[in-house]
Parts: sequence; C-alpha cells; structure tokens
Amino acid sequence: MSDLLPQSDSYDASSIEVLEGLEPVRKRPGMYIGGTDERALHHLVAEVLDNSMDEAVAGHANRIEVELHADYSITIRDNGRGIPIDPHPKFPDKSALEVILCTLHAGGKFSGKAYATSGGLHGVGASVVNALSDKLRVEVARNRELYAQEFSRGIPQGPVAKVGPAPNRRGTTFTFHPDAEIFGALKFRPARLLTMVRSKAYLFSGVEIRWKSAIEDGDTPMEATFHFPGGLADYLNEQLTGNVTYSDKPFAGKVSFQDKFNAPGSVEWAINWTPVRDGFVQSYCNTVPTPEGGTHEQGFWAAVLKGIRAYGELANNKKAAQITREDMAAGGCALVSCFIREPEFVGQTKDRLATTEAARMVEGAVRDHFDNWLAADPKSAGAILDFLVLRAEERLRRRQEKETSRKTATKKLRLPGKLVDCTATNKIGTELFIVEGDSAGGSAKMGRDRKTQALLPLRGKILNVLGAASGKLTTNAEISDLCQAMGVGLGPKFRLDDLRYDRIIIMTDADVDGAHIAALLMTFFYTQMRPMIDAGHLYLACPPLFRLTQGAKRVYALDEAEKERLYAEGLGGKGKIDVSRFKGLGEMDAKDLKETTMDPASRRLIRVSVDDDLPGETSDLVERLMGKKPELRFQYISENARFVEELDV
Ligand SMILES: Nc1ncnc2c1ncn2[C@@H]1O[C@H](COP(=O)(O)OP(=O)(O)OP(=O)(O)O)[C@@H](O)[C@H]1O
Ligand SMILES: [Mg+2]
Ligand SMILES: [Mg+2]
Repeated sequence: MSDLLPQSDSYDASSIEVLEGLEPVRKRPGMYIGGTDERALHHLVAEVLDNSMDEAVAGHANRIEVELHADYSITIRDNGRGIPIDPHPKFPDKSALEVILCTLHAGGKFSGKAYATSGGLHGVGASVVNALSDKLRVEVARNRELYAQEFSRGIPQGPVAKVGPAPNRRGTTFTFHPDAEIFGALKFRPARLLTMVRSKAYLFSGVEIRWKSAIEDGDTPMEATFHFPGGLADYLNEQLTGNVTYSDKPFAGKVSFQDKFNAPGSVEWAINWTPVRDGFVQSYCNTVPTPEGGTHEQGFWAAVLKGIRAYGELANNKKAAQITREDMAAGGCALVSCFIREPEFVGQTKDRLATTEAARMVEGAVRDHFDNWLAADPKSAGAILDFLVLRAEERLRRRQEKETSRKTATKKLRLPGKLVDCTATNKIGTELFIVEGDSAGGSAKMGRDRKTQALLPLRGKILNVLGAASGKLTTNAEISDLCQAMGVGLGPKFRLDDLRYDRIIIMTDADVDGAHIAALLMTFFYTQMRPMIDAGHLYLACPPLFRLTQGAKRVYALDEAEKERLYAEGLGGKGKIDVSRFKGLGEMDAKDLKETTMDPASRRLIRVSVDDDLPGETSDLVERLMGKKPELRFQYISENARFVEELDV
C-alpha cells in the first residue's frame, strides 16, 4: 500500500529541528503562557509577581511594588534576597541570574531547600517573560551592591554588571515591555493588573503591595497601598458588600498542617451563602490562582458538604442527606487558598491543582472547624441548612419532571391510540405528520414510509390557543394527545431533548379551512413550544391544489399561478389537458399524496421560522394569522416568506 503514496525526498534528518535556548517559547508561546491574547499578556506579570510573592511567603520579603509606566512597560520590585548573581557552578562563565533568565527549567524551587511552599516550581516563568519581552532589565540589590543586566527577546545585551552601591537596599527588580511581535497591539489593562495585585495582598497578609500607574483606566486608582491583615474573610466580605447573606460573618479560618513528608502546609478559607446571586469559588495554591479548581477545592467542598449533612442529621432534618455539592455551590460564595510544598499544576499557567494529597489535607483541616462553627451559631446554621435543603428539593423535582416526561417518550407509555407511529428507534430523520381529518389519515397511512413517518390525525379544529387560558390547554383532549405523541410538555415544561421526532410537519388541506387549522397549530407551537421552532423542527407540508392530466402525463400545481403556467406551457403530451382541483387531502389517493406531499424525494416543505429581526412584528403576525378574515391568513401562509421560509428538503 505504501508504494502507492508519493514519497517525499525532503523529509530526512535535516527536517528535524531542535529549538535552542528560548526559541521554543517564541515559537509556541501558547505552551508556556496559554496563548497570545490579553489573558496571556497579563500572565507575564503574574509570573514575575509570583516570584516576588514566593520570596515573601518564604519570609524573605515584606514589600512588593508594582508600577505601570506610560509606555506600558511595567516594574515589579521586591525587598527579598535578590536573585543570585555569582557565577553558576555548571556554567562558570555565566551568572546565576543569566542562567535563570535564559534557560528553561532553571530555578531554586525544585528541592524545597530555598523555598518551602512556592507558586513557582517549573523554573520556567522568568525565562518565559524574558523570551516574550522586547526589553527586560533586571536589577539585583545584594551585598550592598546594585547589579543589573538587560535583555531583548531573551538575548543578553551584555553581562551582568555592577551599577552602583546599594547600602540600604536589597531585593529584585524586573522591568519589562511585552514584545509586539508576539502580542501585537495588546496593552496591559490597569484595572486587570490592580485586581491581580490586590488579591495577592489578601492571600498573604505578611506582605504590603504598593501600586502605581501612569495610565488612567476608569476609576482604577493611580496609586494605592494594599495590606490586608484580615485575609480572606475580609476579601469575601468585600466581594459580598451589598448582598444579603445567611450569616453575618463568613465561615472563615486558617489551619496549618503537615503533609506526609512532614513538610509544612496550610489552608485558609472563607465562605458565606446568599440567596441573591449565583455562588462562586476562587481558589489559589501558593497564591497562584487556580480558575479551574482542583484537589484543594474538592477537599474544601467535601468538608463543607459532610459538615452540613451531619448538622442536618443532628437537627433531625432528614432532607439534609439529599444535599449535593452542586446545591452547596449554588449561592455559596467561597475563597480557598492553600500553601503546600511542591504543588503539581496542570500546565504552566497553573489553572488547576493536581496534587492528590491536597484534597485530604484540606478536607481534614476544614472539617472540624465547620462543625464547630455551625454548632456555635444555630441561627445562621439553620438558615443555611434550610436554604440548601430547598435547593436540593428543587433540583430533585426538576429531575423527576424530566424523568417522567422521558418515560412517556421512550417507553411509549400512554401514547395516544390514534397515533400511527413509525418503527425507527432512532429519532434522527423521523417525522410526525399532523394531519387534518380521518379521511386524509387513510391515504397518508398508505402513502407514508412506515419506518420514518408517523401520523397523528386531528379531529376538527383545535381551540384557538391565543385567547385560551392555560388551564384550558392542559385539559383539551386534542392537545394532550398531541403533546403525548410528541413526547413533550407545554410552555415552561417543554424540553427540546424530549421531542420524539426530528420534524413535526403540519399537513392540512390546501384550502381556507386547512390554512386556518395550520395557523392555529403554528400559533400554538409558537406560544407553547417556541424552542422547537427556533431549532428548526417545525414544517408545513405543501399539498397541491390542482392536478393536470394529459393522456398518461400527470403533474400537480401548488396554486393557481402554477396551474396557469403549466397549462400554458403544456405537459408535452397529446390531446386535451384535464385540470382537477383537489377539495382536500382526502380526495387524493395514497400515490398522489405520497408523491406530492410526503415523499422526501419529490415533495416540497416549508420550514416555519420566526424572524427575530422584526421586533414586535411577530406577535402582530400571529394576530394576523389568527385574525377575523381567513382568506388573509391563507394568503399569508402561501405568500409571505418572512414568517415562513421556503425550503426544499
Ligand atoms: N524575585 C525573586 N527573588 C529571588 N529569587 C528569584 C526571584 N525571581 C526569580 N527568582 C529565582 O529564579 C528562579 C527561576 O524563576 P522562574 O520564575 O523562572 O521559575 P520558578 O519560579 O522556579 O518556577 P515557575 O516556572 O513555576 O515560575 C526561581 O526559582 C528563584 O530561585
Ligand atoms: Mg516563577
Ligand atoms: Mg527560568
């Protein structure tokens, strides 16, 4: 087989490239910062800030400054130990600083010796920022001296050099400008940076962060200092200001623990419940935000869930056992921040924590405290429990509703007796013809494709739903037959998933009465099963009005105009052309009906759609369809292409 494929001479060893140094970062930024969009751009700041935070959390720095300059470059400074500038043992002619900035996987956080619990762990962050900046300058104040080195797109612009004395200073300063070759015209957004900086201060109360911006952005302050000894509890209260909560004070705390290697770790949390907004959870590990959650979040929710269930049992509330994590999270607003050694994240942007241990450690740390908190404040605890039980009941009711409606759909319980169902078990490609009158049902029954086409004859006119109270709808026999056949409920109970057929086709006589019935049905579907129309499942069949015969030749005309045209053009046969007008579907034999109206190969269908570009007009159209003059309605259906769009299927 392979002989048949053209061989390419050019694919040999020379086509295998090895990217050196920081080239891979510039070639595939997505792998390192998750893309080249605004989020990725701001992630550069997060990498540098995280390094300073690591230094602070390790107890070596207590002040960080972040300054956005007018040219959209940014400076991040800490008063930590300063990145080492002495020659690196492995590369004697390079400083450790240069190795860190120009080599992937160079760092001091692999062993846990220089840092206990750090956000950094890959030895990649600083070098990635360097690779993606057209200008980057690092200053290190160490041993009373100030050193500096500059880079462009990852390449040193000279060796690290002493640039002066620094008698009262220590720490690291990064100033960089993102490369437009990578990020295009994207610029830092002060508001976004400020949010990041503030949350860091909340996450570690041992640090003071100073913010300064030369660029205005709404009411974002140009200068501010953040220091939050109250930690996450304050952070949560601030985020919930103005919202009613079930407890005056959030359930919050901070606990230290030891992991199985006896390494120190800790978790801090705050949670409160509110009925007025959706819940949220923001989690962090070693001050790195984990928007996709992970094991620390899992452990936290497990503790809270078990706690509330146990409390419910104690309070003799049997329904508390039904509460799930999903109910907990609805209306539950939570912050979770843990510090652990050697965390494992998914990806360099660290969106999710993967350390399995964290789940158990966090759960263990939070659980007892939650039990105590609930017991100490029965008023809040009772309110939260009631709220969660209500959520659980609501969820269960929704599920049961869905289950019963599916049962009618799939197990064909209580299908109406007059439904002539199709045999296909898969709903794709199936059609339900809603036909007018029993006689039409006869021809349609013989002309249908038994496998995919089902029939539901409707007797007489169904009531005018536009004026009907909804109570009347549910008790109307025709309508309940229709709903059962389709497998769906009315109005808010309608679920598109439950629809038993792919297409619902209204097939009525091509006369005024037929048009009236079609209009009634369309109005009914429009008001009660709108999603079905929006998803394109509702159709009108187009039975012909005339049959023209000339000898053995036989053609159909949909309307007067088509009849005239065909008559004038002739049928190509010999002799006189006979024209007969169908008075109704019942007049057509099975063959005629099949060929003209039902057989997908030769029929015409109109798909019913609602034109949303015409606000206000739809209901007006519905009124018109339902208006007093039936002729108008008929005209409308056959001619107006705005509400109904023609489609050959
Ligand atoms: N502000 C700083 N103060 C002291 N040392 C720093 C500072 N910034 C970086 N370093 C040193 O440089 C090393 C490399 O930093 P880099 O951000 O590249 O990797 P990392 O932080 O170890 O891991 P990650 O890739 O997960 O961020 C760090 O491990 C640390 O030893
Ligand atoms: Mg780092
Ligand atoms: Mg590095």
